Parts: sequence; structure tokens; C-alpha cells
Amino acid sequence: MTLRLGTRGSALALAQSGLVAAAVEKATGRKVELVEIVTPGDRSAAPVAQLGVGVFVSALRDALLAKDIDFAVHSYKDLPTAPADGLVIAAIPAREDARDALVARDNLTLTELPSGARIGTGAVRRIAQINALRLGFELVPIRGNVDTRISKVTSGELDAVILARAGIARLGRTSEITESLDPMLLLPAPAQGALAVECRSADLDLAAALAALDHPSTRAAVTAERALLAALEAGCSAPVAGLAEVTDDEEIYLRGGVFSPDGTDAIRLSATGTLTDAEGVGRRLAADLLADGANNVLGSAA
Ligand SMILES: NCc1[nH]cc(CCC(=O)O)c1CC(=O)O
Repeated sequence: MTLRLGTRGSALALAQSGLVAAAVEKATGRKVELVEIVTPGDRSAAPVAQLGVGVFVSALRDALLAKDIDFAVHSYKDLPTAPADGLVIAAIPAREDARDALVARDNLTLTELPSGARIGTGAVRRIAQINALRLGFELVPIRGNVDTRISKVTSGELDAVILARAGIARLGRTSEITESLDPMLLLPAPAQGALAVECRSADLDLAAALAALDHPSTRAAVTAERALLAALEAGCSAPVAGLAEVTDDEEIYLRGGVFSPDGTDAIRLSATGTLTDAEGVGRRLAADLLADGANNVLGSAA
């Protein structure tokens, strides 16, 4: 029987779902049909911070629970940290490059942009870290799909925009990136670049089949980053960053940061641990950040 994959209609969502659909067809031998779901986040032009965590996700989850679709693909970083009743993340496929990317005019890199340059980004996490560089940039709030954002540079409205590299890559547009930003300068959002393949927990056979797409070291990295985020009780729009890397000797190296939006205050720390203790690594790093005053830094963001 054909599997119904629920997806948002944006170019990025369709690209991500298309990649997963092909992998599922290959792994299961079953046909996958895309079912487009319109979310309130697609209908509104308000800033994501105002729309709230999970605005792109809840419509897909409702469709899963209503059995209108069999599985869904989410950008993992858009998922709320609370688990969804009756649903399971059956697979976390191999992650794309997690870094943020700069798309600037005239092929410029971040440090080549002049003081006063107008850089578009809506995320407080990015705004805070760019402000902390004290390069005199003007951060301009933007939202919209990848194409809309990049077109603001092409049109000359902005000098540059900052986006997740993964989204640009999945759309086949990496040639437009002028710099992939070092996590030392701009630490990505927890789970950035990773996908979540979700189905009903009761669909044991489907969950087992989808597990063929799971990438264990990506799952460990994402688990550590999300445990960090959850323990800091922050949503996806909060200025919390986290990036876990799995080393050759199967150790997790997790970096985390919390920032005040104006960039005046920041705490950055790291933690390590074994692959099987991914959640513990995230929780320990959160405890260390909180002990250093993370709540005060984040509190001044409210
Ligand atoms: N918050 C929106 C969002 N959710 C996932 C991605 C990109 C792809 C990814 O991180 O997997 C983006 C766009 C962006 O941050 O530039």
C-alpha cells in the first residue's frame, strides 16, 4: 500500500520530503505519495517569535493523529522540545552541514562587509552572536522562505542575509553561499541541519521500516543538543545555541551558548561524554550554563 508523507508546501519542505520519500521507497519497496498540508505558519507573515514554537509542526502532527497521513518530515530544529503524545521520531537521517551561512553581495565574507552593512536575519540567536562581534552591522529582521531571503541581497535591499546552510544545500543553491560561518563565531541552533521522520507510535511496522533511515551518530548529536535546549527550558526562537560533534573515538563534544539579544552578555561552555550518554551530556552542559548564570542572560532577553 502507498505511504502518505505529509509535507508543507514550501520549496524547502518539498525538497526535504522528496529526499526522504526516495530513501523510504528504496528501504521499504513501498510507494510514497506526498500530501501537502498548509500550516498556520505558512498563512501568516508575522515574525516566528510571535507565532510561537511549533507553529509549522502542529498541523502536520494533527494530520498524523487524524490518520490523514502516515508519516511526516520536519526540520528538527522547528520541533518543540516536549515529546508529542502518540507519535515517535522513527528516524533521524544523516545530518547536513549544521553551520549557518552568509549570502552576501559581491561575494563578500562577514569580516569583509563594511561597518554599517545591513544584514538580514530574524533569529535572536544569530542577532545576538553577530552583535557580539562588534563589527558595526545593522541587523534587519526578515522572515520568509529561502528564496525570498536571498532575493533581498540580489535586489540590493540588504548587503547580506544569514541562513541555515542546510536549507540552502537541500535546495541545491550552495554556490550562492559566500561564507559558511565557523561555529566559533556563530554557534548554530540545536538540531540545525537535521531532519525528524515522525509517525504514529502505534504503527510499529512503519516505525521499524522508517528506522532504516536512522543515522546513529546524528541521533546522538541531536539528542545531546536537544537535551541542552530542553534543560534550559527555551524554545526554538530563544537565543540558545548548541552543536554536538561525534569524534572518531565515538565521543560526543557538545558546545553550547546562551546570549542576550544585544550581544553584550554571553556564556559559552562545552561538555563531552560517550555516545550512549548523549542526553546526560546535554543535561550536564545545561547545568553548567545555569550555574554560570544562564538564566540571567536569557532573562534579560525577555
Ligand atoms: N527556523 C526556520 C528553519 N527551520 C529549518 C531551517 C533550515 C534547515 C535546517 O536547519 O534543517 C530554517 C531556515 C533557516 O534557519 O535558515
